[in-house]
Amino acid sequence: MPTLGAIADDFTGATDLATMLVARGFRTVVAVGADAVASPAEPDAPDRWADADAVVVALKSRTAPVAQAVQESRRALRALRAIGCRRFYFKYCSTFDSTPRGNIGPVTDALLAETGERRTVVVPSFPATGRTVYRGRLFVHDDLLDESPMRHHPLTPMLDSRVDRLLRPQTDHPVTRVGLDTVRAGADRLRAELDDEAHADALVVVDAVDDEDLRTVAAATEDFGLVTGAAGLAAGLTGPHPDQARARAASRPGDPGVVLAGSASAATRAQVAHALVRLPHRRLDLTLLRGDFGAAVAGLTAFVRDQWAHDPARPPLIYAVATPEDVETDTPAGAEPPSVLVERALAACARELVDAGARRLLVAGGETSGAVVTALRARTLAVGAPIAPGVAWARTEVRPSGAAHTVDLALKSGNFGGTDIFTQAWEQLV
Ligand SMILES: Nc1ncnc2c1ncn2[C@@H]1O[C@H](COP(=O)(O)OP(=O)(O)O)[C@@H](O)[C@H]1O
Ligand SMILES: O=C(O)[C@@H](O)C(=O)COP(=O)(O)O
Repeated sequence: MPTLGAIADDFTGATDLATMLVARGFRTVVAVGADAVASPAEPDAPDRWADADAVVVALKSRTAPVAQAVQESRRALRALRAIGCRRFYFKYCSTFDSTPRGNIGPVTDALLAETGERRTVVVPSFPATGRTVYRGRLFVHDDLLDESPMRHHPLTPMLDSRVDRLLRPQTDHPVTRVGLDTVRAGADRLRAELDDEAHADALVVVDAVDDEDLRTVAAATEDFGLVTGAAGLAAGLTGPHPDQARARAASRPGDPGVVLAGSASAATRAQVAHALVRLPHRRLDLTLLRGDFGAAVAGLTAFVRDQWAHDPARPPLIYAVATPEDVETDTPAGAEPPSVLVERALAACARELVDAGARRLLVAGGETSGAVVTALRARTLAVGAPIAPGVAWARTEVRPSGAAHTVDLALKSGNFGGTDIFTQAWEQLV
């Protein structure tokens, strides 16, 4: 029976957290949306989770309208509670991706109300991927968040690095801070601080610079009904099954594969540049897609199928952005926003390519991953071999157009992974 229930605001975030939980000894399943956990049509749902210690619900709520993000997160929490979860973890991005209206604050407020808790911690730190919080400022490697490439994110440009200042306009709770000195004084000292009246109803931004700090934060909050943060905080949790096996790969070397990159992030652009001289590739042409969407997608998938026939060992790359100039910020009159068009196009490619035989898919970008996984109609994902910090293969059954296929899927956060991940990830599929 699962006791830990997590709600992730995007799909890469869900597999990121699940990968960490698996490594920490939790038998973990990613459920795609609240209905994959428990729907009224499945009264026996709790039994299906008997072998899981943790369930992570993947939502596509990071950039959804506030009311929708709140409603979906609440539903997810209720579904998790219905299958036995008693502790909850709200997973958002390690670069605190959000806008002044939300959704991190409103969702946290709603989950606090739902759990009956008064306060929680806010811990975006994830040192394994270079995200640290010191004196309340979020760093991305050597840069403050607002001086990092996240400044230019197409959907959630991050223009401040003070976590409390980012959060305050988003929440009805007071936002307070606890510094590194208190964390380094140990779990008992930190617990005493968090119990202080000053933080009684607060969202408490806690400094953490390395994994030991995160272990201290996790120890000090073990009786909290709700914690919030990036996947780093899970480094401090310990599950009951340290020697569990990860899911085995569904596909074999040589099975058709494809890389679908909708992310415009700096790391993904470097990965695209690396792959452009090593893999067959096509860039999405937004003008063609706006003209005749079906024909444009058919052209892309025909290209991929030709490449499979020619050299099955080299998974083709379909990508949206190679340079920052490729990002379209304006929406032509009467047309859908470019970001939506790109997500829809990559989702359509994924659907057609799985029908055509793709059994290994590497998807870059959180929103993009949400669109692809939803289009493939996956319900659950089982974490498999790790690829890089925060990125792993997952085995999943998909039904893009009725028939079920088991595929290997890697959902890569825009900013995660080494430069060669599009060519090297396949080697971990064993
Ligand atoms: N050429 C483009 N113009 C505008 N938006 C784009 C373009 N290419 C991709 N996008 C959008 O940028 C967003 C990238 O977000 P996401 O997939 O979450 O990547 P990341 O993980 O880097 O944040 C997606 O909504 C995607 O559709
Ligand atoms: O915490 C993180 O950085 C990731 O798990 C994450 O949320 C990634 O989001 P995207 O960059 O939008 O993929």
